[in-house]
Amino acid sequence: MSDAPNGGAPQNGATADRVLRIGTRGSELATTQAGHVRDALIAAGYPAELTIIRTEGDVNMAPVERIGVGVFTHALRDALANDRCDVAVHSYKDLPTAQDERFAPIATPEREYPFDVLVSSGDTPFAELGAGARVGTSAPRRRAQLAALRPDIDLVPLRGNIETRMGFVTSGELDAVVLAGAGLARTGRLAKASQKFTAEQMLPAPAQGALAVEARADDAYAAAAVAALDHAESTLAVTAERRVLAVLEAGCTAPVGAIAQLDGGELHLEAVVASVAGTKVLRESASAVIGDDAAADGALGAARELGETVANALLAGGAAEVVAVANGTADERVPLAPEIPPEQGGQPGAEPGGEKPG
Ligand SMILES: NCc1[nH]cc(CCC(=O)O)c1CC(=O)O
Repeated sequence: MSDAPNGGAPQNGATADRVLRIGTRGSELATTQAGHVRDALIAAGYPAELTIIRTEGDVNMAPVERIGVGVFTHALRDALANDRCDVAVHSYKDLPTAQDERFAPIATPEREYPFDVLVSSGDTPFAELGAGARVGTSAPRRRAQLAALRPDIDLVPLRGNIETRMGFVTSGELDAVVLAGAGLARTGRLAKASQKFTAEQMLPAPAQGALAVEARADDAYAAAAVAALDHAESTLAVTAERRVLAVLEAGCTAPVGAIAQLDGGELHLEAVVASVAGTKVLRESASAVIGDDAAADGALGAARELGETVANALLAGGAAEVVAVANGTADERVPLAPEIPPEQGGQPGAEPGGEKPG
């Protein structure tokens, strides 16, 4: 073998002992997610290991609305493009909707629990929190839907990893926090949820609970490896949901929620756009016939079209204005979270900036 990386490798990039380097952020959630991907790759016959990539969002505690969306995924994609890893694992909901031609088609392993949950002091249900109760979340989508349900609660901006955010409830600083159920489920904490929000109460971020696994477009071996992890039903659902975001030209901090579920050969999509104050709530839904085979030719196109149908119905109801207003009124209050960057006092691998806007 020559000294060049992959020197003498066959066309598809395989070498006899090639180990795929899976790039991941360093948080407990990120490494747990990437660990599942590593195990799945190994099970599919592709040796793999994790490599931690530090991102700007992990060291900068400014609100994500200010430091910009995509800080969590850009650094990982740069590492992948620059051959510092061979595979990148993202929380799908944090990825911009624009396709990135540097990478092979995104693979989506089977999705985890997609809805949001409440973690509250004394396991108090959301409806029974007292007037003025302090509920932590930064995501405009969550703020908007929570404010629509309970205009009398006090929504407190909050970032930080799962442990940090739940810690504000334990310490009594907050009465409750709202988190993605998937984050709790993947780290073995779903039993700590006081309540699971229903689709009627709160729609999740498009692609919440799903992973996006990428490889370089020119690395045929890694691309084939990640393609082996794709779960057709999960891919259909996230395709429909993210199409709504793309048509609305809204980013991952937009007050847009969506869930698509396959049931008896039909893909059902429901989406919401809400003003951050919760005073305007637009909701639309539609279904598309997929048939028995989620991987069939045409299924992805049907999912995309379904997303467009629902997005266009939202636009007809005035969604463009709600999204535009939300973009101009990002919350500037300082989030409740430790100000100490991880290299000065944080635990190794811990990320104060664990909550992206959700
Ligand atoms: N917003 C940041 C983020 N990105 C992915 C998850 C959780 C896992 C997932 O949704 O797949 C979270 C935390 C949260 O929203 O509570």
